[in-house]
Amino acid sequence: MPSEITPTPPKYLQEEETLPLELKNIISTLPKEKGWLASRLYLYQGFWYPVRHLGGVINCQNLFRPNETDIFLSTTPKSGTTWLKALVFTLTNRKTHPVTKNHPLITKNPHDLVPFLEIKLFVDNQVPDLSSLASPRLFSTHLPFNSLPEPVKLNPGCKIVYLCRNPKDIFVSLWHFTNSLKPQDTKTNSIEDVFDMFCRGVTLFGPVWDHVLEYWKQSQEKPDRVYFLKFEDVKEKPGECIRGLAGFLGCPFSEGEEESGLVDDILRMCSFEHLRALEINKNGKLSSGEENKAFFRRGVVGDWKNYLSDEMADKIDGISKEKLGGSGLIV
Ligand SMILES: Nc1ncnc2c1ncn2[C@@H]1O[C@H](COP(=O)(O)OS(=O)(=O)O)[C@@H](OP(=O)(O)O)[C@H]1O
Repeated sequence: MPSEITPTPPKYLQEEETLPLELKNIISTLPKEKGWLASRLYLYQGFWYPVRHLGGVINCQNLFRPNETDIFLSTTPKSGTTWLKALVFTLTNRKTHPVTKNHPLITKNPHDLVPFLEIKLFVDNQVPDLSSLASPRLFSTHLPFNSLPEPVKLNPGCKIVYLCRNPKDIFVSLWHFTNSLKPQDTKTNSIEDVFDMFCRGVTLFGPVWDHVLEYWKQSQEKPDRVYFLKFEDVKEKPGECIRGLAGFLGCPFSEGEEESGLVDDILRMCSFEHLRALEINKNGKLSSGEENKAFFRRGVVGDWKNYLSDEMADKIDGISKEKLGGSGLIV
């Protein structure tokens, strides 16, 4: 008889059994709730994390040391992180990697070009060797501003780009994403199963509103350090946004670059349609086990209209008004 082999679950589903004792002790003191994908979410410093990510958060808070020229791409999940990574990688590396058919994005998913601090580099108790990274180093993070490693917050040279998105689209995107990562033999979440959790803030790196607000305030107080973008604006006026971003990052487009049409070339290279159609994004996987195609679903503004009832939409809009009212930020 053939022996039954239990497949190893992808890394994003590996949980408590493999945890170091110190982390087990920490989570034993934290409030917890049922998770969307991982079995539980834990509340740490005001935000919710699956346990494996929480280990990475604490590890990078303890060990990461920034360089003066580091650039951090910050987002709450499903705000357009993959797009932002593609854009900033292409912008800042355009001298070494001109926008041609040999560009790294043709053979690598954006998540493999700009690593997450807490989900990739410092996850699983790792201490990554960052010595060979080219300058400026690019990192991404879903960490809220107040939970960034202290040296990052204190280093006046480090630049942060934040991308936010309408919470209704974030919710719909996250609902699809987490369901797409569920093993085939497990039940998917209905939209009702997770709607209330999202509204209460019990979601990956949520509450979304608190996340956005922390970075919004920083961008108002320190505009030379924190650049705040909206997914919807990048869709509507991509040229203006990417020129602003290039200026903020200290690599504005030269006259020659403008004349050669480089802005449009970069936008085309990083467009949803182009990236989604690449072989690497159709059939590749991240080292943590997620299929690359899970990061490219529809890539539009307002897809929530196809999924949310009027009542659900009003509820999320009400929370946005209540939480962001008076801040000057409209999402
Ligand atoms: N290039 C480009 N342009 C526009 N939109 C894009 C692009 N790449 C990814 N997407 C859409 O972004 C959503 C995924 O969000 P994230 O990249 O933040 O996901 S993650 O946090 O990294 O898991 C997800 O949104 P939805 O389509 O609404 O689900 C992706 O389709």
